[in-house]
Amino acid sequence: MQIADLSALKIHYTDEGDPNGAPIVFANSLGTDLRLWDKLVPLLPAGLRIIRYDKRGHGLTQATPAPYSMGTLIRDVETLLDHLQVKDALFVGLSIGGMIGQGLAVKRPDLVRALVISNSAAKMGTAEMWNTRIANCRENGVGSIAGVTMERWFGKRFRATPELEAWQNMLSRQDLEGYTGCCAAIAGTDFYTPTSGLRLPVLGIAGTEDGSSPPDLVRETIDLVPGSKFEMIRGAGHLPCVEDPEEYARILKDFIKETGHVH
Ligand SMILES: O=C(O)CCC(=O)CC(=O)O
Repeated sequence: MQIADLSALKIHYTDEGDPNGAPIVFANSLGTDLRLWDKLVPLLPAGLRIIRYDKRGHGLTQATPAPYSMGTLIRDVETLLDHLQVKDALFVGLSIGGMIGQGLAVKRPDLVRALVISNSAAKMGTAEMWNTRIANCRENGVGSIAGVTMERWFGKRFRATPELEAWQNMLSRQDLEGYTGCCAAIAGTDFYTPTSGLRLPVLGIAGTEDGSSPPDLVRETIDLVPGSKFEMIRGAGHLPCVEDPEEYARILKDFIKETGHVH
């Protein structure tokens, strides 16, 4: 286990693979921790430096009181990558992780040389929707929304598997401050204008059964960046790296090859 004791936050991360390899950084979604990528990582090509981290208030990273701003979440990963002396990474962000990736690519182009916006968009939901979710969680606990969330996170096929319970447990045990803090950050984010200005290789990934960020929403953001690529994973929901890691890895490997992301 690795903890970076940065001045503003203690961040839990993993740094695996080839220490001299081309860096790939994974940022997970709301209510999940870096185990989100467990099935995918062994399928990645050799020779990469693979960095995963738990964002603020998630997994083993310190939780500070809610609300958080997107700027704070971007600064957290910026500080971590500077601490690890990472530059020119392929940044793979899923959902809120994809928002963090968009913001980081705009703020620090030296850190991000290519971006995967997975199951994410420049803007997700409305402030009203997020405020209702925050209020529900504050009143009844994050566990109270775990059942209904699984229907947005996973396609029908996966919901019939015994693994579903583990992901429901992960969400139910999620820290209230971390969860509602990140909900507030999403509520306050509209990256349409900054993302339109991005000029780097971008790949969008969507799941046909994603109830949180449906394919059309993801596509709309991907189309903002000239030359970007879009892939859809059939039968998968919001977390396709869990539901279909082989297909997710194939798509990533193709993008790695196309962008020449090797040292
Ligand atoms: O997953 C995220 O990072 C935010 C999108 C969302 O609302 C996920 C969910 O449906 O719970």
